[in-house]
Amino acid sequence: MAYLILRDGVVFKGEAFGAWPAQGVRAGEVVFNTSMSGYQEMVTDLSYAGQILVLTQPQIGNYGWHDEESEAERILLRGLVVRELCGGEGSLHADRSLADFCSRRGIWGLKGADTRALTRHIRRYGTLPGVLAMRAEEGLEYWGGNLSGRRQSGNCSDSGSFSGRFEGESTAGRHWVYRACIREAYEIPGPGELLAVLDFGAKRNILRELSRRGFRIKVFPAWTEAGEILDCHPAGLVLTNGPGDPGELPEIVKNIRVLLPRLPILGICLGHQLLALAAGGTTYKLPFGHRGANHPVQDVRTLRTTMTSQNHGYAVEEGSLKGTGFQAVLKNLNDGTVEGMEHRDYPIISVQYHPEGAPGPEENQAVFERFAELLSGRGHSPDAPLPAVQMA
Ligand SMILES: NC(=O)CC[C@H](N)C(=O)O
Repeated sequence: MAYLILRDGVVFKGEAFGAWPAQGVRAGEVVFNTSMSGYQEMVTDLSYAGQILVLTQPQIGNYGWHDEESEAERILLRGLVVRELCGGEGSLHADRSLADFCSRRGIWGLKGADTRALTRHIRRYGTLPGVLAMRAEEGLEYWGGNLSGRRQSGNCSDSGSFSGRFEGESTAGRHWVYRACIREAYEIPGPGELLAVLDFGAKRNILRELSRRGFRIKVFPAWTEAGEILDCHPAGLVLTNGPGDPGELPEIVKNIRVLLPRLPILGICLGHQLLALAAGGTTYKLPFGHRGANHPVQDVRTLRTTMTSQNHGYAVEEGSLKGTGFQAVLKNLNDGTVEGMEHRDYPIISVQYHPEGAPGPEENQAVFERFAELLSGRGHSPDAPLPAVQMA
């Protein structure tokens, strides 16, 4: 037996798979994803750094593991909770099984857990931290021993320390982004114009989508200064997805603020949130996030709706965009939250969802097409004045 003990004292039991040590506990923010497929892409998506991921699809592992389909090399997921773990024997071309990958790469897995009850619990009370442990008592001890009467109700405010920062750390600069991103800049050759990508823990599929359109790409670590990026004279900039709370990245926000008036920009997920912050807007934590592959998003101008792949726990506060030059042009039809922005004066667009999401839906490729159009319509303008934005 192995256990997931939520911070409110609720215990879920199952069996261990993957890379458990003989003893000890491992903590993370517990989140759920409702996608029917794509477990490999989720396990390797660095936006889940520091989190324990619960998959609602009841059979996981059935098509095996295909090494070249991972979204990143580094693995920062804390744990994986599934109902039924399947071996993937039926997949002829698989390189290995999901369980094998978890064992090799340090992921603590829990199988046979009641993922439906767990998901309903998170939906009801909000995202909260939990620990994986072989002995339930060890987990309860981690949360301070006697937990009776400590059950929380719908309050997720103090789970932020697990999503934004390294476990046990609270100093600035120890944000998960700095662990998730690449260490040194590198280039991906291509016949077309140069694009700069600021990497916060990028999914490979974002780079693939850009490469597919012919761009030459230079990928920079999250801490790269604006001047270094501008010195390369890129035609545009892409801000990637990444883990944690966007509100805990003031240095990066300051840097993006310098780049705002100077380059065409595409922001994806964390990149979108950081653009809003750089322009003077605010972000907030959602009760239990959006993680799944069928989130309906509507363009408020055309009323056109598409299905999108999503993985985020924070969102841009729509009211805070007043006076920033950004307009919320896309909305989530489930809860009305901001799903995309466009800037009034600058060639900048952003989406909260994943247009590159693989496995699909594939109907949001227009985001990349629109960005390519913006690049051809307006180029690099290094001498543009700084915008008059009010910083919070
Ligand atoms: N996929 C992402 O980029 C996630 C962004 C951010 N970490 C959030 O949870 O909202």
